[in-house]
Amino acid sequence: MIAIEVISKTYASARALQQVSFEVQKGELFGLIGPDGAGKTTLFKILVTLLLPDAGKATVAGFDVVKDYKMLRTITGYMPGRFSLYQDLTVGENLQFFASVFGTSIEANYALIADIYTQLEPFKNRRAGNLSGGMKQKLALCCALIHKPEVLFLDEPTTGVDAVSRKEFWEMLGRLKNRGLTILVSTPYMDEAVLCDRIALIQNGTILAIDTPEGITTHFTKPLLAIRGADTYRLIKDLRTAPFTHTCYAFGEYLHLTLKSESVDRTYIEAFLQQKQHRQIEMHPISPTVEDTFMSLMDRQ
Ligand SMILES: Nc1ncnc2c1ncn2[C@@H]1O[C@H](COP(=O)(O)OP(=O)(O)OP(=O)(O)O)[C@@H](O)[C@H]1O
Repeated sequence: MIAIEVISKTYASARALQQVSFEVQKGELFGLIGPDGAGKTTLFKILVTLLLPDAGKATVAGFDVVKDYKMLRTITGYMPGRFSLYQDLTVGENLQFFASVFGTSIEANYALIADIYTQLEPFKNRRAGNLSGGMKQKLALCCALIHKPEVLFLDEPTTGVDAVSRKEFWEMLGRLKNRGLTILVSTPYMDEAVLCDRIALIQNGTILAIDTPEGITTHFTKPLLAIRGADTYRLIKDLRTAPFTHTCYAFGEYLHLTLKSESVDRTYIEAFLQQKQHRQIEMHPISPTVEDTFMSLMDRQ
């Protein structure tokens, strides 16, 4: 449904995308996962015909993003990261406006948004600017859906939204996928990756890996330990300079430690930490998460 072939884009001084290629199948919920500045927005803008690539080619539903831009705009829905709503218009007026731009009406496509819009209905006459972050996000999604697109592009829809609204939003995406929509969604939150059918990890305009969320962790090949102790700050400092350490990052209440070699055993690490007078050390082997995999692939670049 979406085919991206060796797309590159450079702004005046920044190389935003470097030979990016991947495909999204019809009906797939595909996640583009990467930190700020990775190139996600640039790729979305190219795919929704708002920006021209310097090189490469992309099609959506068989339509070329450069040559067929007019046709393409009628079959795609786009929720940009910021500023997609008119803050001075009410909830109802925003929706009415987006419907009229596409020559349709709220009533004609109500079935598609009903599930989301019922939550907004009590605030129908409130200005968009006065809605909470979660409600703004739901309204923006309704506006992107009102012309019944085949493909939905959602650029960081959950950034800055509370945890409950994030969860609700992903449940809504699941229901839209079940209706047959193809969805490309970007996020900097690694925990959202597991909710996608497949993901692409992106960093500095380059795709690091593409796979299912479970499959992507097989790209992580080093032994991995979770460690915590009484003094986290000193622990991370000592572990980062230890002779056996490959990498050491903070993950919630634990540190994730990768070792240079499989032959380093836990008693050796414990002895090292005891000698540095660390107390209450707790250590166990763990399976890598998407975030661990991202860090290790970034490291290899
Ligand atoms: N209009 C622009 N002019 C110059 N550089 C730009 C422009 N837009 C983006 N960039 C640069 O291109 C790179 C990719 O930016 P992009 O916005 O696509 O990343 P992103 O993954 O969406 O991150 P963010 O969440 O911060 O928007 C960054 O280095 C950014 O500073």
